[in-house]
Amino acid sequence: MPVVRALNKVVRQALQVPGCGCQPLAVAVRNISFSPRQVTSGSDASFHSVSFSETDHPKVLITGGLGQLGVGLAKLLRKRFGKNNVILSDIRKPPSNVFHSGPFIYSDILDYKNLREIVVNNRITWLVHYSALLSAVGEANVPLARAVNITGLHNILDIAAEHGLRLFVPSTIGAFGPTSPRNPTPDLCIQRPRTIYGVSKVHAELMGEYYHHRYGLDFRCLRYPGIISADSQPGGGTTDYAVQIFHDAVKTGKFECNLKPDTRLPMMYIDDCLRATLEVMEAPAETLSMRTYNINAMSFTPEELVQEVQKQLPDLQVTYDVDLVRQAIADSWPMNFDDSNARRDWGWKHDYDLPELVQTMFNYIGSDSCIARAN
Ligand SMILES: NC(=O)c1ccc[n+]([C@@H]2O[C@H](COP(=O)([O-])OP(=O)(O)OC[C@H]3O[C@@H](n4cnc5c(N)ncnc54)[C@H](O)[C@@H]3O)[C@@H](O)[C@H]2O)c1
Ligand SMILES: C[C@@H](O)[C@H](N)C(=O)O
Repeated sequence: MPVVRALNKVVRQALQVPGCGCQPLAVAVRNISFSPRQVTSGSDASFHSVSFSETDHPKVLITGGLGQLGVGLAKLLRKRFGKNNVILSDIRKPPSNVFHSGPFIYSDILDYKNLREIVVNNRITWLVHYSALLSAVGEANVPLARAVNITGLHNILDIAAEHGLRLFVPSTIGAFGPTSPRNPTPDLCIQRPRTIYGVSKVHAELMGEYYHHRYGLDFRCLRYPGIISADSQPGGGTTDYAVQIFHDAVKTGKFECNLKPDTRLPMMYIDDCLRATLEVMEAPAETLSMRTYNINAMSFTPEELVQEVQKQLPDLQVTYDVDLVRQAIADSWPMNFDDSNARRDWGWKHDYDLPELVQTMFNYIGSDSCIARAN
C-alpha cells in the first residue's frame, strides 16, 4: 500500500495549506507521477517522467476525429506541426482520402487500456478530445450518450493526468439551459441544461477544471457555437440546419427547416472554430485566467440566414416543418454568446460574419450551381 500512504501524505500536506491549496497539491501529485486512476486502483502505480524540450512540436492525438470537426483540425495542426505529429482516431472506417492524408488509428474512448497504449506508444503530448454524441442524437440514445460523453471523458481525463498531457475538450452553447441568461450568455452563470449532451458537457467543464486544480492537469476548453462547414457533415445536432440549407439549396433549390424562423442561435464558421482551438492550445498558461471560455462569431435566425442565402440564390424555396425535440433544445440555448474573456485573455477574434460565411460556403459547395440557378 505505499501508493495509498504516499497519497495520504500529499493530501494531508495540501489540506494544511490555507486557501484552496490547489498549487501545492498539483505539484506534489505531478512529482510522484500518480494518475487519479492509478491511485484508486492501487495496483499498478508506475513512476515515469515524460519530459519534452520546449522546442519540440507537440505530438497530438485527436479522438472522434472523423466527425464534422476532426479532419479539418488535423489538417490545420499538421500544417503547423508536421503530418506525422498529428494522429486522427475514431471507431469508424476512414474514407480513403483521410486515411492517406496522415496517421489514422482505431481508438474507442471507452477502452481505457487501448487509449493508454496509443498515448504511450506514440509519445502523445496533446490530446484533443472530440468524441461525443451531439444534442439531438444524444436525446435519441441517452445510455450511449452517457457512456461516450461521460464515461469516455473520465478515461480521457485520467490518461491525460497520468501522462502530463495538455488536454482540449470542447464544450458548447448546449452547456446552458432555460434558466441561463440567454442574450447574451456570459462565461459564468447558471448552467442547468435539459439535454444529456448539455449535462455531460457541464460535467466535462467541471471535471476538467477540477483535475486542473487538483492534479495540475493542463485542461483547456472552449464552448463552441453551432459550427458551419462545407466539406464535412454535422453529426446530429440542433444547429445542423445551418449546414444543410447550403447543400439543399445548391442541389434542389428547396430547403425544409426543422427550427422556427425566429430561432436565434450563436454560430461560427469552421475555420474560426479550428483556429480558436489552436490558439487557446498555444496560449501561454499565464494568459488564461479561466480554463473554460465562450467563443463567439455571429448569431442569426433561420429567417436571417435564408435572406442572406437568397442574395445568392433568389429562387430558393423555404418551408418550415418544426422538429419538436430540436426546437425545445434550441429554445433553451443562448441566443448570443458573450466571449469578452476570450478576447481579452488570449486575443480571440473571429474572421467570419454572416455575409462572409454564406459567400465562403457557396464558394466551396459549387459556385457553378449557384450562378446557374440565380440566372
Ligand atoms: N459541430 C458543432 O457544431 C459543435 C458545437 C459545439 C461543440 N462541439 C463539440 O466538438 C466535438 C466534435 O464535434 P463534431 O461535430 O465533430 O462531432 P461529430 O458527431 O460529427 O463526431 C463525433 C465523432 O465521435 C466518434 N465517436 C463516437 N463514439 C466514440 C467512441 N466510443 N470512441 C471514439 N470515438 C467515438 C464518432 O464516430 C464521430 O466521428 C464534440 O465534442 C462536440 O460536442 C461541436
Ligand atoms: C451546438 C452544438 O453543440 C451542436 N452542433 C449541436 O447542435 O448539438
